[in-house]
Amino acid sequence: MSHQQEQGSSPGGRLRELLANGKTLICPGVYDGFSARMALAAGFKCLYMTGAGVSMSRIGMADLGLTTQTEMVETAGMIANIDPKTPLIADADTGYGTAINVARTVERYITVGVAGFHLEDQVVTKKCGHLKGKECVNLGEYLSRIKAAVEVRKRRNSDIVIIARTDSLATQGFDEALHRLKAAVKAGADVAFLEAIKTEEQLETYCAAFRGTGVPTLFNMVQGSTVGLKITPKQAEEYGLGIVIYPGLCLVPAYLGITSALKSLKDGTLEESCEKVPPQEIFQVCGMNEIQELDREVNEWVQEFEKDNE
Ligand SMILES: C[C@](O)(C(=O)O)[C@H](CC(=O)O)C(=O)O
Repeated sequence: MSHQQEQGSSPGGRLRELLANGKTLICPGVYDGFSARMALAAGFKCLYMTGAGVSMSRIGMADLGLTTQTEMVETAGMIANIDPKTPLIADADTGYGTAINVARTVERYITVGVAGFHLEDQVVTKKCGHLKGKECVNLGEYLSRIKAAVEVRKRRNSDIVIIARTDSLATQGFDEALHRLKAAVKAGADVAFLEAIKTEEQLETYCAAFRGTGVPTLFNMVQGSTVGLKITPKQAEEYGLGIVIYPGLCLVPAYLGITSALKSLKDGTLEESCEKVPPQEIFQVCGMNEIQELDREVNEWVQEFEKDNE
């Protein structure tokens, strides 16, 4: 009997198809299996794995460059494979070292089924792009990271989407940031990501610089940011942005909801809203029916087999 492989394009190919349709791709930030399951249940076509979220949920630490390549790859692989048809864009931070570390990160992201990732020019001891006091590497070092990613993609015959992020707007100014993104595209990056845009004028100049070039632009919508510009999904469409990521979309409600439930219990009461959700409901969001169905089928098959071979 032949083993039938799942048909369809690669994760990178599916992301490329979504980008080619010209509409802004809206990607909610997820950081663990549960938030990813909820985003999939809500019907999103593409997910974004926020490094800040992984840092906080997986190691309980702020977004200060503390997560390791291993932790990021494991989390990305788990999320990407919950529903392999839905592409995952994963944060790759600085690539976790020099060009050769970047190469290994990209190789591992390809292996675990990540569709696209962003790579930035902050120093390895990086921090969230919306915090003060960032530092960036020089252009040459940044390009060595991008080029390493491009080389691995080529050698692995992969179509993973490489998103070049620059944080240099905060350190070297707007012109240098745009210059870096253009250089990264020349090195082979597919998408431009200008981090922590402050004004509508900057956003328009950034979008105009890539309009008509076939290079989609990414906007990072950090809700609650005290640094960055905020835009609506409708505005994103009008600017012609290729991708908008929402890193805090699940994190902040989790923070607020959990903190509130904890406070209630501390005060000796129970939050009423928790009564509205039976355990079955959240288990179903997390694949309970499918896995039980598989279990049933396996058991039926074994029973049939045993009967036939008595
Ligand atoms: C996009 C980002 O890299 C992330 O980890 O999601 C962060 C978001 C955040 O910290 O809120 C960023 O540096 O902007």
